[in-house]
Amino acid sequence: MKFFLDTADLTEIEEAASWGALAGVTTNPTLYARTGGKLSDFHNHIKRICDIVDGPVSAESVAMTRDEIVRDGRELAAIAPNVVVKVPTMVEGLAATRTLADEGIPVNMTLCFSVPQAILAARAGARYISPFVGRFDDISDDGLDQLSKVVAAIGNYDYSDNTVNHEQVEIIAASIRSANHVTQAALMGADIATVPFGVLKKMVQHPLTDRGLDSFMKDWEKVQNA
Ligand SMILES: O=P(O)(O)OC[C@H]1O[C@](O)(CO)[C@@H](O)[C@@H]1O
Repeated sequence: MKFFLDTADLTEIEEAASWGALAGVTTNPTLYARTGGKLSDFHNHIKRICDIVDGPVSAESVAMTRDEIVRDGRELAAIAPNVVVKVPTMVEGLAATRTLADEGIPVNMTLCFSVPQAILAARAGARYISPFVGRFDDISDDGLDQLSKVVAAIGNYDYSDNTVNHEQVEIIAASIRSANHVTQAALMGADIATVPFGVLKKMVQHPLTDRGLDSFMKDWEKVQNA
């Protein structure tokens, strides 16, 4: 499994990248708004992220028609070679994804909540598909169960005949709220988990690691004083 950081915060991205395990970043309009950034600085901001991260950086189109999404997508893709255009899973989004994929521009289809949506995204040439986990939990449904269905259904077939460079479509477990979401996503075979920085920090922690470290340090002190 690969990890993407789900944020537009440059400090968090720099910190997570320095840990050596980061494979990419996903942003969305909400995450960019949270940085306090202006519309006029959006492309520069994505460029800064692309300079920090050696891997795919998803930047979302907020357009609603296929022509506008394609225009947006082309502009976003021109920012840096590692930009992936994020497109919502809807009719206009599917049509735009087909055009962008045919032009060699990788697309991450987002706001995916069902197996049929995921299959259509894969057929339209999406390079990544982002089924949401936490937002199902928010409405008292089981997000992990929904994710497992998408992972299984997409894994049953080969979609590489219609993706950019014939690369395999990858499933990004999105809307991740806990380290357990990551564990379960990895067990079911999701390719990538995109996690907020708070979850990434929790992933590295374990009380037994802390306790073990503490006793090693105390014993090492005894060695030094012997
Ligand atoms: O439900 P949340 O925590 O807002 O997460 C939304 C998800 O949508 C995305 O835009 C999907 O790629 C991710 O950035 C994020 O994981």
